[in-house]
Amino acid sequence: MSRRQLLKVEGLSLRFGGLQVLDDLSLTVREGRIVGLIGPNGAGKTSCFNCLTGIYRPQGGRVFFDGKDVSHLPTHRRARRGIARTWQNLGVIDALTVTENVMLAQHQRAGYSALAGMLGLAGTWHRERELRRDAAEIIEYFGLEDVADERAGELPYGVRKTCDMAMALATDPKMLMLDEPASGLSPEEALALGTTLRELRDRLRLTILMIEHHVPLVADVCDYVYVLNFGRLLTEGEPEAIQRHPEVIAAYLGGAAEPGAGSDGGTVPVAAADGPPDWPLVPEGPHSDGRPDGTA
Ligand SMILES: Nc1ncnc2c1ncn2[C@@H]1O[C@H](COP(=O)(O)OP(=O)(O)OP(=O)(O)O)[C@@H](O)[C@H]1O
Repeated sequence: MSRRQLLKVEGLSLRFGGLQVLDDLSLTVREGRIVGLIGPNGAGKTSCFNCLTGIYRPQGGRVFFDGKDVSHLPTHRRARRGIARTWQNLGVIDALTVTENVMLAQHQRAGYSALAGMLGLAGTWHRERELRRDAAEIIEYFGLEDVADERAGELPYGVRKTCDMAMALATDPKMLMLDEPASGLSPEEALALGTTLRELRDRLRLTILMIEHHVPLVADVCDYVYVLNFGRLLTEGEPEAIQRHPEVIAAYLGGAAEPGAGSDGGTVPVAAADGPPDWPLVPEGPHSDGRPDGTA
């Protein structure tokens, strides 16, 4: 029996001036699946996330979430419907402790502002205690209890990333959108992340859509993968098939994968006679926004 579609994107088109960032992009995320969104730098992955969360207003296309058209909803109303995301550059507030960051995220569903909660205003006390208990559970779930009272800004990058994910989970989402969760992590941390993601899917039945350059992680955890190139869908499928797809390899190696240039349309497959190369899909050089490189 096929699973329910939680997210359905139809014909998304986004332009900035003369730049076509997304071009008639359609994709589906089924409930309880981990779906990867991959593609070379500048392919339009983060822009796609920004359209799904309502930060960018695409010129064309529709977004359906949980059976409803959310295309015209602002970001906070999409979040209330159960879409949570993490950020490439971290959504944590450095000056707050890990617990405070998680509680801040929880206030999205608390029914009053974080400030009212911190000030202990009338009616918030009981709920605030519940939130603190929930926050402690989430913090423990992510193994952050030893640093719960430390300021996020003083913690190593990998720990702050985990905090960012704990914050996204604290909003009690139906779908978690992760933007490069493995970037800047050590190989061991990336491995542990894979275990956490599978657990979130298998134990909490969470649906996950993630942008990721770290191919071992994508191959390890994703049930299905969409590949973007020049804002268009290059191909889609299970990770195993995607890894061997000549156009995908060509696109990542800076080959001839212009839109429409399929394997039967003139693209020279990069795969050598002795099989496809290892995936060199971690982008080289620092990212333009200064975040660390992906981890090989
Ligand atoms: N607000 C914006 N204004 C103008 N151009 C933008 C804007 N946001 C994104 N772009 C452009 O859209 C294109 C796609 O960018 P995007 O960040 O979505 O790619 P990406 O696949 O996420 O890349 P990366 O893997 O490097 O993060 C790029 O050419 C980028 O410069």
